[in-house]
Amino acid sequence: MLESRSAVLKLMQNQACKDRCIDRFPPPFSRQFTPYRQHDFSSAVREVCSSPRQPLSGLKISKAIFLGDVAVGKTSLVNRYCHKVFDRNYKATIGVDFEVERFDIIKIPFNLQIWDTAGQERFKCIASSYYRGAQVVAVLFDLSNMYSLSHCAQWLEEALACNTLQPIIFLIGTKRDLLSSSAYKHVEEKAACLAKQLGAEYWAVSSRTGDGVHELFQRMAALAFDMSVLRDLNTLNTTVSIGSQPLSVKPTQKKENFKCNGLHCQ
Ligand SMILES: Nc1nc2c(ncn2[C@@H]2O[C@H](COP(=O)(O)OP(=O)(O)OP(=O)(O)O)[C@@H](O)[C@H]2O)c(=O)[nH]1
Ligand SMILES: [Mg+2]
Repeated sequence: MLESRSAVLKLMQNQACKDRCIDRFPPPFSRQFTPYRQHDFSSAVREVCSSPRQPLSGLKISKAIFLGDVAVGKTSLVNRYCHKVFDRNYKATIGVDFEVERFDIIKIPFNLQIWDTAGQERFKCIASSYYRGAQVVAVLFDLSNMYSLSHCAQWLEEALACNTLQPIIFLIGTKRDLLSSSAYKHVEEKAACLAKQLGAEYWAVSSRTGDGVHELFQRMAALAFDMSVLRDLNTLNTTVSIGSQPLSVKPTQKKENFKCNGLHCQ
């Protein structure tokens, strides 16, 4: 009895580790729809993280803020990932909710703070007071509601106005399960064009089915970790010595424009 319980516990621990351990750099939703073109962690990051005398101090933490119109599915997305649940009933977020997800990224502990903000206008001034210091800005819209897509630029502008350092930006279409393939393709064209204009990486997900959710958060954590370690290294010095080998720090997080697949932006 005890043996079978510990076997189940071990299985659960293995699964938890598999869910939150990242060794390979997670790919984007589509290579066409991202300004973040790197295929791996930056070489300086891999090097410093694999060194036994790595100079990074303390636990690495990044802040991610989730923004977007009322009822686009921000809370549902966070709950699907953090608690593996989905609730059909709508309960408005009042102000902000907060979650922390612990990862092990190339063997380094990393916490992603997830700030799930309220979309309702009357809570906006509470929510926007939490925008500062965001390393990741995730702007969400409902794939079945084009009106919510048209507000994304405004949400992003407000978040950027509160941050001096350039964050990693995601444009996330939710409720993918509500659209047929052909309806989805039509929305994707418009969303991908907007993502390009905003300098954001585009994703489509469903919190109901779980489609794309795990992959999105893995990607978010890996990009945030890479940027955060690079910034630490830059702060430490532009050149960090590890053993006898000097390590040059060249940030590769630079944003590039990406192709819009020949589509016209509107
Ligand atoms: N079918 C479907 N419904 C979804 C999905 N995600 C969210 N919903 C529904 O959309 C409604 C709103 O979801 P929430 O996650 O509460 O939206 P929100 O963006 O957090 O809303 P505010 O907190 O008011 O800003 C709820 O009824 C959810 O069940 C999805 O992927 N598919
Ligand atoms: Mg909410």
